[in-house]
Parts: sequence; structure tokens; C-alpha cells
Amino acid sequence: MTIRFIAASRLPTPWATFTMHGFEDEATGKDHIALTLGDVADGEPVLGRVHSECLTGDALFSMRCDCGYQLQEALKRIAAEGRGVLLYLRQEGRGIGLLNKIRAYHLQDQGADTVEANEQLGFGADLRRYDLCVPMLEHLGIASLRLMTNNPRKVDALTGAGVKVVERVPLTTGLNPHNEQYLSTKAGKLGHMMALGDFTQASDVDIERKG
Ligand SMILES: Nc1nc2c(ncn2[C@@H]2O[C@H](COP(=O)(O)OP(=O)(O)OP(=O)(O)O)[C@@H](O)[C@H]2O)c(=O)[nH]1
Ligand SMILES: [Zn+2]
Repeated sequence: MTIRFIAASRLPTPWATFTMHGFEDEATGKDHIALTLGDVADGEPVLGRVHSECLTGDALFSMRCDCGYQLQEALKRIAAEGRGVLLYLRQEGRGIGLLNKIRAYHLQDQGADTVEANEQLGFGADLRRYDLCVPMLEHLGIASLRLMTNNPRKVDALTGAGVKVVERVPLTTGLNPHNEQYLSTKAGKLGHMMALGDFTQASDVDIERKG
């Protein structure tokens, strides 16, 4: 695996002006992004989010999942602290790709849950990798993370790859009638550390995404 830094620029958002760092994954041809705010290379733990691509949730306002809400909430929290990092990894659909995710959604429309749908298509439940985070964080000079996630496997995978995670920060937001079943399956079958009662309702966090 070779991750190569390509270029950095300003990225103004409604919450803060981040610095956007672009990386190329030479083995897969995928490009990945890091957004940083403040001095993240001072050796102190950095508030961070490792976010896997979800085109439907992140860009198309899908309410089937919680991805878009988590992305927005993570950026807001980083902005509120004035310091942090978001790694945006191009591993769509837990690694099966966008078109297979649409196939999986079709099966879910027929009654399968998110894990069963992957399995019916011949994929494991979660094919993502996190080892590429190591060179990205090294490039940014980030020594350790306070990681915003509900996914213990992500914490384990990052730790196993050599990333120091000093704290897990829950990120339970975006519950709505369209993703309630999906979130229950994530908690029940994928081990996510969350209960539906922990969640902020989608309508509370973003009035433009109504349930
Ligand atoms: N295959 C598949 N992928 C999905 C589905 N819904 C969301 N995704 C993908 O799942 C990934 C996000 O994973 P999640 O399990 O929601 O969250 P996580 O990143 O593991 O955990 P958190 O850090 O707590 O958000 C993104 O790549 C989405 O595209 C689905 O029904 N099927
Ligand atoms: Zn999603």
C-alpha cells in the first residue's frame, strides 16, 4: 500500500474553513481526503472522524442511513473545538462500491437487513480497510485521536493498524423513520455501541432533512 500526498488547499464550509489534503492510493487508484482545522501536529490528541464514503447519505441527502448526519455533526464538532481532523475514505458501501450498494438496497427493499443483503450478494458484512489512515495521519503529524465513532471494529482496526486512539467519542445523530431498522441492525449484528435512545432525531439536527 502506497499513499501519496498530492496537494492541499483551503476548504470553506458553513462551519469553518478547513484545510483539505488530497492523497492518492497508488494500489487502488482511489483518492482520499483529509480535512484539518487548527494545529493538529502539536502532539496533543486530536478530535477526529474516520468517515467512509456514502455518496447517497453524504451528497444526496439519503435518510436510509446516518452517514450524512454524522459527517455534518463531526465537522460541526471539530469547528466548535477549533481543531480536529476528518479522514474521508473512498470505500463506498462498506467497501462493496456504489453499484453493489444499490443492489444491496434493492434487496433491503424486499425485506433483507443490511448484513443479509451483503451476504446474498456474496460479500462479507464489512470489507473496509483502515491501514491507509496510518500514512495519512503521519503526513499530517497527528500523534493520536479522540475518535468520533460508534463502531468498536473501527477502533480495533485502527489500533491494530498502528493508530493511537486515546478515546472513543459517541456520534449518535440522524435517527429518523427511514433508518431506524438499519441502525438497530448495526447495533445488533455489527456491534455498534449505541441504543436508539441515545440518538438525536434527524429533525433536531438539520431542519432541512425532514423525517
Ligand atoms: N453495503 C452497504 N453499505 C452501507 C449500507 N448503508 C450504509 N453503507 C455504507 O456504510 C459505510 C458507513 O458505515 P457505518 O456502519 O454506517 O458506520 P461506521 O463508519 O462503521 O461507524 P460509525 O463510525 O459509528 O459511523 C459507508 O461506506 C456507507 O456507504 C448498506 O445498507 N449496505
Ligand atoms: Zn450511508
